[in-house]
Amino acid sequence: MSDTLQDEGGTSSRSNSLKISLPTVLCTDGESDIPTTPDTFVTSESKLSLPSSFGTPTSPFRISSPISLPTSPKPFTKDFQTRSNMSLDEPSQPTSENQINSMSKPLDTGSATGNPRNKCALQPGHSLMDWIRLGNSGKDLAGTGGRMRPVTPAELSTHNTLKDAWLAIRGRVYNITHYLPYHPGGPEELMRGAGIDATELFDKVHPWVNYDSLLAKCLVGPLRFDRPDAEELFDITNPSPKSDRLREPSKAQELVRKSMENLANCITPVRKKITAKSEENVKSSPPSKIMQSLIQSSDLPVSISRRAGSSPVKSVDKSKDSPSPLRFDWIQTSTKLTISIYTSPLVNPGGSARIANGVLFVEVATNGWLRTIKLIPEEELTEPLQLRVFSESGKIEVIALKATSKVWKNVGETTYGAAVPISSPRSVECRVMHVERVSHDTTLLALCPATGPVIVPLGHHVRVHHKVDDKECVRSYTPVGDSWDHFGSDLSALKLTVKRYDAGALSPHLAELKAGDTVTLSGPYGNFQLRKLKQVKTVYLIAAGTGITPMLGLLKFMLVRSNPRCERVHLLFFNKTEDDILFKENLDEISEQDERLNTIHILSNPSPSWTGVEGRIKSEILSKVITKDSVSTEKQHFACVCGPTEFTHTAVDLLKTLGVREDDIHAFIG
Ligand code: HEM
Repeated sequence: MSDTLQDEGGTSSRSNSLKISLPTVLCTDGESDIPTTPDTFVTSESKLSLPSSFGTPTSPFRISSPISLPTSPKPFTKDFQTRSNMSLDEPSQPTSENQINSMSKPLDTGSATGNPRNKCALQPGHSLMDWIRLGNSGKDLAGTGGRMRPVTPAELSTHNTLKDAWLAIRGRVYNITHYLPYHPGGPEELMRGAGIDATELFDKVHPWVNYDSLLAKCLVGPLRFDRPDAEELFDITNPSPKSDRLREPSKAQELVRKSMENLANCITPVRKKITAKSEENVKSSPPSKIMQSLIQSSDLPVSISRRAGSSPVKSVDKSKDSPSPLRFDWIQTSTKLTISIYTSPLVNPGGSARIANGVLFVEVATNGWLRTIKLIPEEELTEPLQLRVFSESGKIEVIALKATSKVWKNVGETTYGAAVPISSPRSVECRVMHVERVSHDTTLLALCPATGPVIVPLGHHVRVHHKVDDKECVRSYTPVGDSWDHFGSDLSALKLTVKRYDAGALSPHLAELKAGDTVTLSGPYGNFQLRKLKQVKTVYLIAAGTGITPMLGLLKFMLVRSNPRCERVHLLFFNKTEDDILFKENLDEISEQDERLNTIHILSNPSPSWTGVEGRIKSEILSKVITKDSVSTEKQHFACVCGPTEFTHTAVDLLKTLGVREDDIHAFIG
């Protein structure tokens, strides 16, 4: 949220106490009210990717597969049975029907790899490079929020539509939904494998294709072939005589048998489980020669990610509230090292990463505790580092560049520091990297912390400090994630939305900042608890003016989360005029692509041509989406409010009148 909320004529608000008292103002310019007591928490900004394709890759080039072919290519035969339950005529997603039509035309030129078979013309922006770029964009291609989980054949079989397609190869289940328009053989061909164990089909067509690298980011988890659902195996609902059922293996039994065969034939190298010799050291087995040459010949991620180690319990304070041990694993390409650190689901971690004297330090903050992981890498790592958090699973990912392009045998030596309570927020000097206008009076600043990337937990904010006439001015801002601007994805920047108030002491200065200038930030602050959304399926986001900023991260989180899947996000966005609506294009685009987002713009002073809702916050407007009935039927709901103080008070009172419990409301104040 930005953070100076005067549009609706009030003073700004932030914090979630429902009893709102005006906090001490460190610098009075009418911009915002800043509470003086900092919360004990460290940093973060959720970088969840949108379901919509902001920043869709646009490269028109089609690059031939990097995959090595056998010297004598196999002839292609279309001798597989077509799956009758496959619905290619289903309503399409961003990529779908029209693309399928245009993509399924075979090219006369034959395969770029020398294979006599026909490939399909891919849409511009769907080359191999575009696919790799999408994989590196941070988008959750597996749709699992960054966490792997086992999948039963029964569950697999339900993911068989263009909008939601999974397939299994050699005991691993991949979400291929996003890959469909990138598949050189066309989406229809790929859909033949959707919902099933497609190993045999895949091997018949192109056994040489390096699917596990191409789909590394789409991995959902192992196919749990050893524990099929009893109903599936014995088809309880099928009234056929028992003897028949015994003779004819059911579809699920067939799936299980195939999966076991495939697993036995699995060519993916099995690696030893890594056990740390001492509590500090984490070593791993080297990649095979084949794997090494594969990694070196391309910059595709390789499937050598593994559980590398976990923080020893003994180094952690064992008091009642101390955090559970951290676990981490790693994956490499020839140029990059990615370290994944696992906290707990919905713990909403913050953190930071930096390289000092060749050592990589990662700080992880959860529930008032700070833990540091120190990695002395096997070889030199260089900046810039990238850091992102998957809020649903609590996974933190650090991406570092290798100084020399090479495959490492081990990750290096890892040490876990003891958990220490966080006593105060940190300050950090930041360089302005980009400045972008987002409305007539509002600017978006991309700030790069000097020490390395920082993550502010979802729903938390930072403060900008600046001296004006020797008086320190402080203002609060909630960073917005990527994809709300045109800077492109930058996982090392904090992006703040600054509204200019001409009579303000700080905002005119911030609005004048240029690339290369510096500002001091402190944080993080806030008491938003993500775990309150654990079972929530419907959220009401009520924002005024720059109060939209905390809502942006939340709405992305809700739309991306998978367990439980969110059913509805209602965003009621109050502004004065059409020109004041921030991020309107982005919000419209998301609403268009994801019907679960219902955005209602409400203007208090619209132009005569405005056909939308008019007015200020009142019961009649809120009851467009929230009624006593809906609140009692949609039990798993939650409401968030952010705007000027008066607006926030009114919204909270109205919500309560409409039957929303105080426990199910969070007001951002501060
Ligand atoms: C299991 C169902 C699948 C079917 C029926 C299928 C079918 C096809 C067909 C007909 C082609 C075009 C013929 C050609 O190679 O020139 C093709 C090409 C290709 N497919 Fe698939 N495919 C499937 C799964 C996959 C998967 C899971 C991947 C991996 C991500 C994949 C990656 C590719 C690649 C990279 C090519 C180009 C190969 C080359 O350069 O020769 N396919 N596929």
